[in-house]
This record gives sequence, C-alpha cells and structure tokens, in this order.
Amino acid sequence: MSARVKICGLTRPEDIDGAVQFGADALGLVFYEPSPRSVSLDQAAELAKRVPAFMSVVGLFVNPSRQEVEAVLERVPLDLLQFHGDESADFCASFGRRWIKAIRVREAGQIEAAFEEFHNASGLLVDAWDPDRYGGTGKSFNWDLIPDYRPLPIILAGGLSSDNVFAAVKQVKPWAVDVSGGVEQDKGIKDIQKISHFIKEVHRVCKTD
Ligand SMILES: O=C(O)c1ccccc1NCC(=O)[C@H](O)[C@H](O)COP(=O)(O)O
Repeated sequence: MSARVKICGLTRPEDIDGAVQFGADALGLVFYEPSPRSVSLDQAAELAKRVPAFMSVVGLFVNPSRQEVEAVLERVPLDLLQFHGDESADFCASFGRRWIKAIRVREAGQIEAAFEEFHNASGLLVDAWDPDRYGGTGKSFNWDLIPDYRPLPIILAGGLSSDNVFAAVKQVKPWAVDVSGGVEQDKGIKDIQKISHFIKEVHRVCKTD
C-alpha cells in the first residue's frame, strides 16, 4: 500500500494544476503571514476553485486567533484544518471541522504523548524541530522516534524530497507524506517536475512491496 501525498505551501495556479495532474492527494495553503508561502484570502479562494472533487484542500495555521480561522473559513472552502503551532486540542476541535495537528519532533516519547493529547484529530503530522521556525524548514528528523503503534494516522513531513521519500515510506510506512521545500525552485514557487518525480517515488514503493 502506498502513502498519500500532500503538497504544502502552494501559491500559484500553475502549481495547483501540476500537483492535481501528477496525482497529489492533498494541497496545503499557508495562512501564516511570516511564511514566504503565505497566501491572502483572495489568492486562496482562487487557488481552491481549481481543485477537483476528491482532492483535499488543507488550510495551515500557526497559533491563529479564532477570528483569523473563521475569516478564512468564510471565504475559502477548506476540507481540513492543519494546526502547526502550540494550539490546544480544544481549540483545534472548536471549528467543527476535521483537523490535523502538527508537532515538531526532537525527543523520544513526544509522539506517544501527542497521540493522547490530540486523540480527536484526523491525523498527526510529524515534522522536524527547529529553534526559530514552526515548519517548512527543509530539515528532517530521526524517523526511529516514530512508534509502530499508531492510534492516529501518521503524516510524515520534514526535509522530504524525491531523493529520500522512497526510503522514508519504506521505513516509516506513514499514512501520508507531506512536502514543501523539496518540490520547490524557490520559496513558495513549486517545480512541477520535482512534484511529478516526488509522487512517482512515493508510488514506486507499492510496486516494490
Ligand atoms: O511552509 C511553511 O513556510 C510553514 C511555515 C510555518 C509553519 C508550517 C509551514 N509549513 C508546514 C508544512 O506542512 C510543510 O510542508 C512541512 O513543514 C515540511 O516542510 P519541508 O521540510 O520544507 O518539506
């Protein structure tokens, strides 16, 4: 069984179209202004319109206010909320939408604790820890810290690219993988060939199983 693929941090219509064409399962829009991948409400509404049925549009937030999330939900048809900061489980659940929680992994036991704390999530995204940035760092972490017992679907992120995603999926067997920097030519500017190569590498895993 292959892992699903989420491409995060899309900002351009042509990148959405490329990710759709090459078979991504989910597309992430960043609503966090300090990020170079951040999109405005108008931009996000236009990008979301291009996404066909049975593909998910994921809205990414970092420590947002309730009003910020509600303003996005009024304008952009999001399928899933991704909380990538220090949000509580109650806050994440309070919008009546499906949500995933991202954690930044740096030590043993963190993922097990997050399974408990965020047990109502639709998935746990495990990303690399960085002292200065919440995500989109291009860094990976020690995949041995991911336990075999998984009460929630694991979405593996952090420093993935077509060079390492085959090995990552083989070793970790995640529900899904998430990539941003590894399929870019510049921050927020995706590279369609890299997206195609990345997705092919993920799908190659099931052919070798
Ligand atoms: O992408 C960003 O700029 C970003 C900023 C702040 C919080 C999260 C952010 N991205 C979240 C993602 O889901 C990324 O895809 C994930 O962190 C992996 O990024 P990368 O290591 O570049 O593949």
